[in-house]
Amino acid sequence: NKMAKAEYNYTVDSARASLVRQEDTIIFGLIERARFPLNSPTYNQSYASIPQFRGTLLDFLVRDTEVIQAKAGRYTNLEENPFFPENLPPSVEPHYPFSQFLHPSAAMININNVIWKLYIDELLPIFVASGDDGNYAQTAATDLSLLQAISRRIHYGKFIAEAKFRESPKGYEPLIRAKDKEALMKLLTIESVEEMVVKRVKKKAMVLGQEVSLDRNVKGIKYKVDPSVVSFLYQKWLIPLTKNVEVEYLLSRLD
Ligand SMILES: C=C(O[C@@H]1C=C(C(=O)O)C=C[C@H]1O)C(=O)O
Repeated sequence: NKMAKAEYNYTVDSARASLVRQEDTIIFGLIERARFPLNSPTYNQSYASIPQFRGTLLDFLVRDTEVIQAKAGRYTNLEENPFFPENLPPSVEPHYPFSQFLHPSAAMININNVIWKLYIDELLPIFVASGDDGNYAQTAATDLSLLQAISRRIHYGKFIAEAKFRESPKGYEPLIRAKDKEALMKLLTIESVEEMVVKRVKKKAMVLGQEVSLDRNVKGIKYKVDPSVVSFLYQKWLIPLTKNVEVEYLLSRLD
C-alpha cells in the first residue's frame, strides 16, 4: 500500500543493510567495466565529434541518459543524484509519495563533480587494463552504471547521517552548532564497521567475480577484478567520501 510505504523510515541498521546490498551492485559494475580495456577515446573531448555537443562520449551518454531517466522519474527518489543536474526536465510520471526522511536543506548535497573526476583520473586506471578495442559506446554504458552505483553509495551518507542524528540528537547538536567538522567525523566514524566492509567486499569480489569452469584441468582460481583492488577502492575512496557526505549533511542539519 502506497501510503504505508511513504511513511517508511530509515534506521542506522536498515541504511547499513542497503549499503551491504549496494556492494554487490558496485562489484558487478566493476566486473562489467573491466571487460573492456581503458578505451581512452571515450573520455577524450577531441575524439568525440558529436553534432551540437561539446564534451566527451561519456559526457554525451550520461547527459542524455539522465534527461530520459529524469522524465521517467528516477530523481524523484532522493537516493538518486544526477551528474548533470542543470536543466533536467521534470518527471512525467505520477508522483509517488517517497518518504521525506532527509532534512530539506541538507538533502540537496551533490558531490558528483568530485566523484566524476576521481573516477576517470584515479579509479579507472587501477582496475581496468590499458589498451583500446574500439568499444567506446559499450565502455561508456558500463561507466554510466558503475558511476551511478558509486554515486548512490557515497550519497547514501545522507541517509546514514540522518539516521544517526535521529538516534542521538543530543550528541550531534552541539558539534553542528560549533561547526566542528573534526569532532563530527570522529563521532560518526565506527572503525569496526569500516573494517568489516573492507573485508566483506574483498570476499564478495572473490565469490562473485570468480571464473567458473567445468573443466577439471583448469588449475587455480581466476578473478574478473582483483579482490584486493576492490577493498582498496572502498578503503581509500568510497568510505572516506561517504563520511564526507555525512559530515556535510550534518553541518546543514539544523539550518
Ligand atoms: C556508513 C557509516 O558511517 C561510517 C562510514 C562507513 C562506510 O562508509 O562504510 C562505515 C562506518 C562509519 O565509519 C556507518 O556507520 O555504517
